[in-house]
Amino acid sequence: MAALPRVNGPKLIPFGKSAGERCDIGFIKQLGEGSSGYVWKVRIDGDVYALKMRADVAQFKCPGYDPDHYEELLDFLKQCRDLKEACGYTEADINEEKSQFSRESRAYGRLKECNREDLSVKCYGYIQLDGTNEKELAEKGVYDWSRWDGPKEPVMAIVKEYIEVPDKTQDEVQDGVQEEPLIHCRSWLSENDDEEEDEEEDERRLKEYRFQMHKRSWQNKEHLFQEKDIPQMMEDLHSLHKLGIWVGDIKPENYLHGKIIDFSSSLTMPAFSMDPRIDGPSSSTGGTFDRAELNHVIREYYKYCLPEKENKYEMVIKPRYQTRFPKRTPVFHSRDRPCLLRPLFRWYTTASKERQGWQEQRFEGRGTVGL
Ligand SMILES: Nc1ncnc2c1ncn2[C@@H]1O[C@H](COP(=O)(O)OP(=O)(O)OP(=O)(O)O)[C@@H](O)[C@H]1O
Repeated sequence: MAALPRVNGPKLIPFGKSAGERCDIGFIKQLGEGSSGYVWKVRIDGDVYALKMRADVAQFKCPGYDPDHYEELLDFLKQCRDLKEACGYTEADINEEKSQFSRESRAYGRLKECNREDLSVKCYGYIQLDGTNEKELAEKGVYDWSRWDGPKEPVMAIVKEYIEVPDKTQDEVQDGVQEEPLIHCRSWLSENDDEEEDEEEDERRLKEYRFQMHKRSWQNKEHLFQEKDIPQMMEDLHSLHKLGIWVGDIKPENYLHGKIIDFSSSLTMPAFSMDPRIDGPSSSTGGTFDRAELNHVIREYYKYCLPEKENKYEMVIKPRYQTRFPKRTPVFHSRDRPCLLRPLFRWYTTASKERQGWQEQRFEGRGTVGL
């Protein structure tokens, strides 16, 4: 079996001594369930691992990007052979970026080729599940792989080092506070309702409720990271950026013992949608985005876990998100080809606006992030 993905750039090797041979996987228990995949504690050849599995379905989850715009751009690029040639991307390169499996594979591949596997939870390679594995999982209640209509995409699995996680926290870690049903909030409010219609009071109680919920959720996150891990987390993120890996989804649940466990929203250079010549989110913007997210995670940590302590790790985030128009001239910018520019610029400006809206929404009510 070949290293994947089969495009330019870093790749992940198949798992196992005799790579490609069928592995006997013993599924022990489910550790997590994400947007379109599952993480299980498994035993392979006597050793325990965490196995992250998902059908290799093309998806595009770049922060702030509307897939419709992306598809529009993609269609446009398909028609512009010279533009693709100028930027050096093939259609396969571009399509590969839509697969979360490929995104993870590329990030781990880069860490391995640069000998920096210390920057995340260790990854041992990939496995393609077969019918028997899928059948066994189905018997255990795992059968929804969010496959789209059309060809049956294979289930790809990434073998990672297993990190012990306290059992009781699993659900709470997965759900997070955001998913707390509104109904809880309503019943909490009505329990405390003295029947007087006082909007300000309701507002205050709602705020208090949210604070308590966040606090409760953070109390179950000790195994994700602790205060002593923060400087290393910041340094690791910086090193990842230097290696051309933009994580794209920094949140407490994507850390275990202070190490990143999830690269499925990442982009690893060379990446079409991070290429400044295409004028998607440039590499500096990707870095800004990650840093803003980590900043926010650290802030919340101090707010809810160590309210008596001062947060010494505030990063300065430069306001790159507000750059409305590319300062660099794209390589395909040519007065002779105005027809090429129009749809691209339309895409860029709309995406830019959406990015900003998304940004505001994401950080709403969470203090000034400096964006
Ligand atoms: N190496 C590991 N060791 C132990 N538990 C893990 C490991 N990796 C993941 N988990 C558990 O599985 C959960 C989900 O993992 P992960 O974030 O990688 O997948 P996901 O939520 O499906 O992510 P996405 O859909 O964004 O790819 C984690 O929150 C964690 O509790």
